[in-house]
Amino acid sequence: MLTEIAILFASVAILATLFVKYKYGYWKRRNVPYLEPTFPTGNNKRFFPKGFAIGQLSQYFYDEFKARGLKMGGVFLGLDPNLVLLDPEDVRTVLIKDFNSFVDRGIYMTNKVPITVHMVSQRGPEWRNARVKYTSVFTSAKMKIMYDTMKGCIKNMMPTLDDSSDRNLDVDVMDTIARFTTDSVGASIFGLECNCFKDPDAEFRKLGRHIFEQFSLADKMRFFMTVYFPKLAEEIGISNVQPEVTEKFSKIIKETVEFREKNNVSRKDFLDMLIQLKNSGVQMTMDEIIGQTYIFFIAGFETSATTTTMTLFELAENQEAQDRLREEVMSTFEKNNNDFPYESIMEMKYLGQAVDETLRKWPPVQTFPRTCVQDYKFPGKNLTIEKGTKVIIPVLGLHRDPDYYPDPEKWNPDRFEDRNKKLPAYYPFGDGPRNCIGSRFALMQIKLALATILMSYKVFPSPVTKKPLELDPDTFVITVKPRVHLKFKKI
Ligand code: HEM
Repeated sequence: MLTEIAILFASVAILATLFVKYKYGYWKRRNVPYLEPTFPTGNNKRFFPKGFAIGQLSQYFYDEFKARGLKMGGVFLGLDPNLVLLDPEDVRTVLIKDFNSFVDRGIYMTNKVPITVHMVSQRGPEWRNARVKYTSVFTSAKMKIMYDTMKGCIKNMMPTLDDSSDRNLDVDVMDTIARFTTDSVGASIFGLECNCFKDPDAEFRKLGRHIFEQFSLADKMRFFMTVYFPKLAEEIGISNVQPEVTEKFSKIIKETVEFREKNNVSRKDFLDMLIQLKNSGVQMTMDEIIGQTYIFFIAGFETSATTTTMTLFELAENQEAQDRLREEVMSTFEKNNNDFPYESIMEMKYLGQAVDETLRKWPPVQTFPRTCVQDYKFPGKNLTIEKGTKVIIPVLGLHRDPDYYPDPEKWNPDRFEDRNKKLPAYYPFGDGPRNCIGSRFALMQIKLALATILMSYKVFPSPVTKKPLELDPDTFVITVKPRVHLKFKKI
């Protein structure tokens, strides 16, 4: 009996080894240069990272293949083959020209847990339907409606900065700006007063921090399952959103929608537009509203807060650029009768250049994927990848490649002087039909924050910030560790 059990175990072990060997032979069989994987994580050496650390990982892939003079290379995440693209021409082919073969991202979702189903994770026809439906709430006209709400929120930030200036304190910039963007997203999207300045532990701020910073061991295990065994996780209905976050967020949205419908309340916000769409006969369930508003919340505050923080950091390091930008901001303010109407914020040229350059050097989304939805042959190459294979766009690697951006570590807004010139490798908001739907909202929020701050304060480096800045490997949205601190001096 013991011999039989031993034989059974040995056979299973041999079969499993052969299976893994076969899986890890994917790129070799296609003659694609690749990085040697190890079971079970493939080329990802980190087992239980907070945010999968995919940004830094993709930078490592980029550097490895670039050093070998390659334009693409194969890697494995878990057992799955991923193709890393280094050539902007190939990136264009995947994102735009042959988009129909790469409609999906391949990001985890399961219909068993509605909060995981949203525009970022949806696939094929479901994604197309959602994109068409929600495009109408992201137009410039709709942004203008939300702009006034946003302006109200930025005022709440000023007493905190005044106080830091008066007491010569070092400001934790990311925390301060994230409180503004949480207020702004909370008010513009859900019509909720989050009050993050009056109460630093306001419910929405706590929720925001929880999403990006707090993971129990059970959360990490679930996350691991959804990344490395997504099919099994989908089948069982495992969520990659922390249960407390799911519960709190769903409750807030459900109660707000029900209250508005019952009391016929109409507000100038995003949720109102969704309710109007629903009432005009567009099919929309409560689960759908929860999933989509959840992604707008998490995509909306952290990315904008990082971009604003890193622009302020660079301006503190580059006082000449700061003075130049302040001149533009002040003259725009005066020209508009001491106000910043929506158009004036969006049209300031040097402000646009400064934000574009920050998005190059510090792209909040350091990498994003596409999944091939049908077998695909790369034009002009002897390479066919199968349905289900993932393609990685290594944004950070491309944005910091000296071949495209000489002296890439230097923050230089003059790179974007010619506003009509399309840069060869620039993807802060992705590209093609599946690019970022919220880019207008984000730019409005970031530029309003910067213009308002620069009107009232000079920003200086603080000795608390350790230089050179180091990227935090444990976050999904680009973050530096330790966090950026600056000094704000009232003008
Ligand atoms: C600086 C701020 C932001 C950055 C850098 C950013 C970046 C990105 C990137 C790189 C993608 C993937 C694009 C692709 O795959 O081609 C994306 C997708 C997306 N973003 Fe943003 N984003 C920002 C702000 C926002 C905001 C404010 C919202 C909503 C309020 C938002 C909602 C979304 C959604 C829903 C998608 C998925 C679109 C689709 O699949 O159709 N983002 N974003």
